[in-house]
Amino acid sequence: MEDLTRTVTLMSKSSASLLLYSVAVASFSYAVIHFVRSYIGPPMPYPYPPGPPSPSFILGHFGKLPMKKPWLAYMEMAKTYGDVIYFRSLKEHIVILNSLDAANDVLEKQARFTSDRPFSHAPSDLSLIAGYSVGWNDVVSLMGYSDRWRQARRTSHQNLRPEAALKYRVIQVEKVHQFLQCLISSPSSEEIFRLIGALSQAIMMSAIYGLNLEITSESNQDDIAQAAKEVADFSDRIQLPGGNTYKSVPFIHYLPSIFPFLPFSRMENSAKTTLKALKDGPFEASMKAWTSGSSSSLVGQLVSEAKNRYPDEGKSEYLAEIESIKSMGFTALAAASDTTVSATTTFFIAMSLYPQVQKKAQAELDRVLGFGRLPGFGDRTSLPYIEAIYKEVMRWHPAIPIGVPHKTTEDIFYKGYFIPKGSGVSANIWAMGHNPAEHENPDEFIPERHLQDNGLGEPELKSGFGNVSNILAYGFGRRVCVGRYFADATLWLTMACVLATMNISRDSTNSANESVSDEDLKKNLEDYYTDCSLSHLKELPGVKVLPRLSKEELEGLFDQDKEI
Ligand code: HEM
Repeated sequence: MEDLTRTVTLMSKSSASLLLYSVAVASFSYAVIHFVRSYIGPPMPYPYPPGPPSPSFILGHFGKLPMKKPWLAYMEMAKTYGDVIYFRSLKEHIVILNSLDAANDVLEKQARFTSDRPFSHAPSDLSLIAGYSVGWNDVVSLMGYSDRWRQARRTSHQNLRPEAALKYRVIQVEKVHQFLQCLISSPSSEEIFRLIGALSQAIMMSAIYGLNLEITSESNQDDIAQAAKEVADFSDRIQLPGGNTYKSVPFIHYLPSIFPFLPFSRMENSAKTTLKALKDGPFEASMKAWTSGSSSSLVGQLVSEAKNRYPDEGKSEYLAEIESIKSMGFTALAAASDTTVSATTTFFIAMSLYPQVQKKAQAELDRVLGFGRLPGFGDRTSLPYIEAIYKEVMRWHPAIPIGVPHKTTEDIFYKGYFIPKGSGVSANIWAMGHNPAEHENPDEFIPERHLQDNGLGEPELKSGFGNVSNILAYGFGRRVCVGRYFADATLWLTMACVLATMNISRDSTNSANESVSDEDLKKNLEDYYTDCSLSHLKELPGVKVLPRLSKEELEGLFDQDKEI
């Protein structure tokens, strides 16, 4: 009897183990099948677009995608794979659009499904629960395609659209004139570089926050200006195709709280502090100045309108509106900072390398305005060559050559290829502007390419004055740059005023590091630009400015009525 009991006990023990074992095997097999299926995905109706073969089944192209000036590598790859290229990085699908046709088809015509951003919001939400959020979701340009983005975009659009942008012209004129005054003393190339940065910051701080920053060639020590630059630098790293894939690693967002000493954690923690400083600092300073009546500002005006609409300030609608005003303000500051600097420094280097272009522009200004008058916005439509220079700057070296990535919210198709829901889609703006089939000698700075004969032997623009919609550098679809009218006015005015008053040239023996001839600089110009998403010159090698008029004549110009 005892034996029988032992046998039954043994049997039930072994069947329990067997059961456990079977459950374990089944769970493991399920996990493996699920994992493999998540890589393979459901059966596809059409193939993915062509692309280089994946180096690894698990990783795909993770760690193998070009991260330095990738627009050049993707343009080269287009010769083999065509204008739409596909990659997989871990489980992230990545699509690069190398032609304008593809960008129009995917990002404009199918904008309903291609207006999200691939900046992993789910992990951010998880980290919110864990009490840790960097705050990237407060940046309008990085927000997902959500109601929150719609509200922030509406606030930005209402205050930066063409009619609204007119009110900033007074500030743009005032600051550009201050910038010219700083150029009178023929600053060094390093000083010119810093003055350009200061001009961009001063215009935005005044326009959005009503705060006055001095334009000076000293390194900018202002906390807010520094924070704006740091935010632009941080987001720079995650905006390249595949640059954000690491965020899809499960639980990576917990790392900063658990292991604060890791380099990744330090970067995230630093970004968190900087974003908070940038979001709250200028807002609070602006509100203080507004309340004391010492300055008028867009932010102050919007907050007081919100207060009138929602007298009960604790209401969630009121709080949501204040948040979207804050997001608009600090995103504009960060988004404008390096982009405007990139375009303005590109203009300076172009004028120093192409003196014949500069002469032609000055001849147009002198003919239309008369020598010694400063151009104002009212003169814009009489100056086609200046407009062509502005357009050529934006084509020759777009500030964000590989655009800001979009993300698909549904499966979409392009010319028989399948682009699955959740894909990151980047527009190679560089490749579009440097396609030799459309732009002869694309690496040369030739404003004439934007002009045609009007039938009377005079030049006219192919695409109208101030027409930002065909400037590819501002991006595509529903996420197109919301500050483009503002940027357009600042850039045009800066270029026109500098050309009217200064001669830009190069001292090839006097560059910061070594002497470099104009020819060598032209050949290797790309080496002087930063590699990341937001690409700008690192210096203005040997660039100098000399006033075209005497100091007294120039001083007299600034006393003229400031035509807006
Ligand atoms: C040279 C000047 C500038 C260039 C080249 C530029 C370029 C761009 C590009 C390429 C995008 C992404 C578009 C896309 O996703 O397809 C963008 C987005 C954005 N830009 Fe600009 N930008 C410039 C100046 C400005 C200025 C001055 C402001 C603010 C006043 C601004 C505010 C924004 C904002 C808020 C977004 C995000 C839009 C969204 O995601 O809905 N930008 N810009």
